[in-house]
Formats: sequence, C-alpha cells, structure tokens
Amino acid sequence: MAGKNQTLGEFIIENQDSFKYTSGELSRLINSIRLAAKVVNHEVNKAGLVDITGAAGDINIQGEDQQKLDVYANDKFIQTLTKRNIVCGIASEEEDDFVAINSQDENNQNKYVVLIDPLDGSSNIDVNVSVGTIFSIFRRVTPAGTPVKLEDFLQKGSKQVAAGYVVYGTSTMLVYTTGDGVNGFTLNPAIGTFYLSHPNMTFPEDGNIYSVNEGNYLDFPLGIKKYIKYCQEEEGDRPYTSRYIGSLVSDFHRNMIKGGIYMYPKGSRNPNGKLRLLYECNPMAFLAEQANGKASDGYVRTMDVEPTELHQRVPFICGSRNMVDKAEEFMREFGE
Ligand SMILES: O=P(O)(O)OC[C@H]1O[C@](O)(COP(=O)(O)O)[C@@H](O)[C@@H]1O
Ligand SMILES: [Mg+2]
Ligand SMILES: [Mg+2]
Repeated sequence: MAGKNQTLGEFIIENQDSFKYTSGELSRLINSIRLAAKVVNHEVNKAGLVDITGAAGDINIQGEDQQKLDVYANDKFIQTLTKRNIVCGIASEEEDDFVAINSQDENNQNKYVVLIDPLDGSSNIDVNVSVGTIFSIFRRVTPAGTPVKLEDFLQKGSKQVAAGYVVYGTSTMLVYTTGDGVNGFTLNPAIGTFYLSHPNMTFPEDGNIYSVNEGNYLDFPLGIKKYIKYCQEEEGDRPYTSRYIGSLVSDFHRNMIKGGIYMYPKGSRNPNGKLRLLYECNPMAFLAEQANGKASDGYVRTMDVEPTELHQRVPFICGSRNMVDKAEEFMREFGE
C-alpha cells in the first residue's frame, strides 16, 4: 500500500494501471483538477482580505444568488481544464448549459466529460466555515471528435469513472476514487503539494452522528421524521449527536471519518430535495460506496437513478451503511 509521504502526483502515476482505461488521459485530468483546486484554495484562504466574499450580483439557473467565490471557482476550473485540452465537455452548477470544449474539432480525441460543483457550501463562504468543490467524471458516449452532446452528461452514476471533492477547511484536502477505493490527500501549503494522508478511507458501518437541517423538520416526509426521532431516543448507543455544517462536502467528510449519516430529504419547499443529482449526489454516492458506505433517495440507490436533466435535484441520504439501511427502513414503513 502507498506510503504516507507519497505525493498525489506520484500516487496518480503509480495507480494508473489499476484503472481499466489506462491511457494516462484520466491521470492528466485529475492532475488538472489538482491544479485548479490549488488556485481556488489560494483565493479561499484570502477570503475577507480580498474582494471575494458576498454576492456576485447574478442569479444562477438554480435561482440562487451566485457568490463571488462560486463564479471565481467556476471560472478557474473551466479555464484550467480548457487550457489543458483535457476534456471534451464540462457541466457546472454555475453554468445554465454544458460547455463543449472544442469538441467540434475532429482532432479533439478527448474522451472525458466533467460535471462540477465548483464551490459547495456557498452559504458558508462569508462566515469562514469550510466549503468545497465536487467533481464527477464520465467517458463520453458519443464518438470522440464529434460535438459533445447532453447524453454524454446524462449518464447514471454507476457509469462514473472517477469522482471526488476538495474540502477547504482547517486543512485543504483532495479526496477521490477511480473505482478502486477512496484516498485522501492533504495540501502542504508551504510547498503547494498534496500528500497522501488518508489512505483507503472507509465509512464505519455504524456511527452516532446525524446531519440534517432540522429547521425543515415539519416539512420532511414522515419516514424521515420518524428516523430523526429514532436518532434522538434514549436507547442503546442513542441518542446520536446532531452535526450539520451546511456544506455537503464537509458534513460528508466528517461522517466518513467518524461514522454518520447525511440527509437532505424532499419537502414542500423542495419537492425533489435540494441537492443536484449529477454534480453533488452521484459523485458523493460513488465515494460513499467505494468507502463501504451507502447512498440512496430513501428507496432507490442514487447511482441507479436515470438522469433526465442537467440540474435535476433528488432527495439524498448518504453515509454509514447500517444507518442508511435504518433510514430506508423507516421510509419503506412510513413513507412520505
Ligand atoms: O442551507 P440548507 O438548505 O440546509 O442547504 C445546505 C446544503 O446546500 C448546499 O450548500 C448546496 O450546495 P451549493 O452551496 O453548492 O449550492 C450543500 O452544500 C449543503 O449541504
Ligand atoms: Mg453544492
Ligand atoms: Mg455550489
């Protein structure tokens, strides 16, 4: 197993052969994401000193006020991936439609598309609480050298070839999978290098942390309400502890390390939940399953959901296997 002082660059090269499409293209793509993450990290760390906090003044396709850092991170990831001519298309939370990257050029033989949430946890930017970036990578389904199409992005999560996130927190970490386990790398800010700090990350099968915005409790399906009550009962190893940062990446990261469950159910205000299937739920579900955890909408495995729109939302339950099983049990028994 790789040593703790291995750099991300070395790890990518060393593990290239464990990836079934060993063309090196995916390695170069993950390296480009690493680079863009460092650029964004540099800006995040200066938030409050430079004019990067607050709203950018536009509303994105989600109907949300775009934050300056949303726009900055979006630009940096798209620029970095475009300049390196490493993908044929990008879809982003901050872009109405997918962005074709010179895919009309028949010489562009790039095989991958990337779906990205450039800045996750936007409501926490101005208050110095950890935020993140989430990415999901697929092989295109249309022929290389032809214009990239919507169908290249609307693929089931089970078709992902890689997924990961960056968490900009007390330290900056990049955590990813290519379908062969989950590994975490911590940035040494002094030299700008990511080092393998968390090899083979796995969710404990059980945990005692539940993460949900209880402010929406009255609006939740009955099954979720019953599960939350179950978490709060004085019985056995319960009550569990409630922890909710309000940044999916950070809540997921903590729960993967300590054991826990994250839930963003649907409700009358969010009839399909809030989180986006393609660039939030699918990548986190791939990581969760690769780390022995589980992810669903309460009934259906997240990665089996057939996508129909670029920005579609789905209810999301994700975390320690036995905790997600229990929540699903309550959903089956009590439903909506
Ligand atoms: O404030 P709420 O409704 O609890 O929502 C918090 C959730 O929304 C998100 O901020 C949505 O992500 P974005 O910030 O990328 O839009 C998640 O990170 C987080 O878990
Ligand atoms: Mg997000
Ligand atoms: Mg976002």
